[in-house]
Amino acid sequence: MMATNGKEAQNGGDDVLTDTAVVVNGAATEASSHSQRQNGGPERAERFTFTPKPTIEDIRRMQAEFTDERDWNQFHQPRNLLLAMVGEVGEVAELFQWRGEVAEGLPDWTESEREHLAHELSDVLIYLVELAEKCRVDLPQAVLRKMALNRLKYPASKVQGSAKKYTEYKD
Ligand SMILES: Nc1ccn([C@H]2C[C@H](O)[C@@H](COP(=O)(O)OP(=O)(O)OP(=O)(O)O)O2)c(=O)n1
Repeated sequence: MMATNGKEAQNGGDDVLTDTAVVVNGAATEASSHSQRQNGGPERAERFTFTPKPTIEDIRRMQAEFTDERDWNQFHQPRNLLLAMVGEVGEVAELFQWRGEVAEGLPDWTESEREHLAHELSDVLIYLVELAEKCRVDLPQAVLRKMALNRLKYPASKVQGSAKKYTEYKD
């Protein structure tokens, strides 16, 4: 179980709630029907939460300022950003390689390894957000649309406890 960041949720009431989890004071309590997991494990009492800032739009704006200040827009076309993002994904993968399965919360990682991971994940996000901007994809809205589609494709009642792809369901 991943450690909490110790902060109260500060979502300002604008959460987009899913059908499986409700965020209450920084913890996620799952619907009672989900209280026993498939493997009989205990209910997930607390879930790690992010701080609400910066928003995705904040990140887009900060990266735009960063590139403008350096006259780097000339290099930041979609394909270059895609390649840069994939390179950073590779750097994330490098941190996990040869370690075998890693438990949620990374209990065996040092603080320095965790910070390194935080940097590499941030690089991926920064390039992803800029790629979306340069492709004129409004990422926050696109995520909402995609999650709605995901819920339709994978109704909780149908796929409960199964990791099968939607194409494998016969019904
Ligand atoms: N042309 C560039 C170069 C860097 N960056 C920004 C976005 C990323 O957040 C970060 C990437 O920097 P590096 O390419 O130096 O990669 P790392 O920070 O991962 O360094 P290293 O590859 O040494 O781990 O800097 C950018 O926007 N445009």
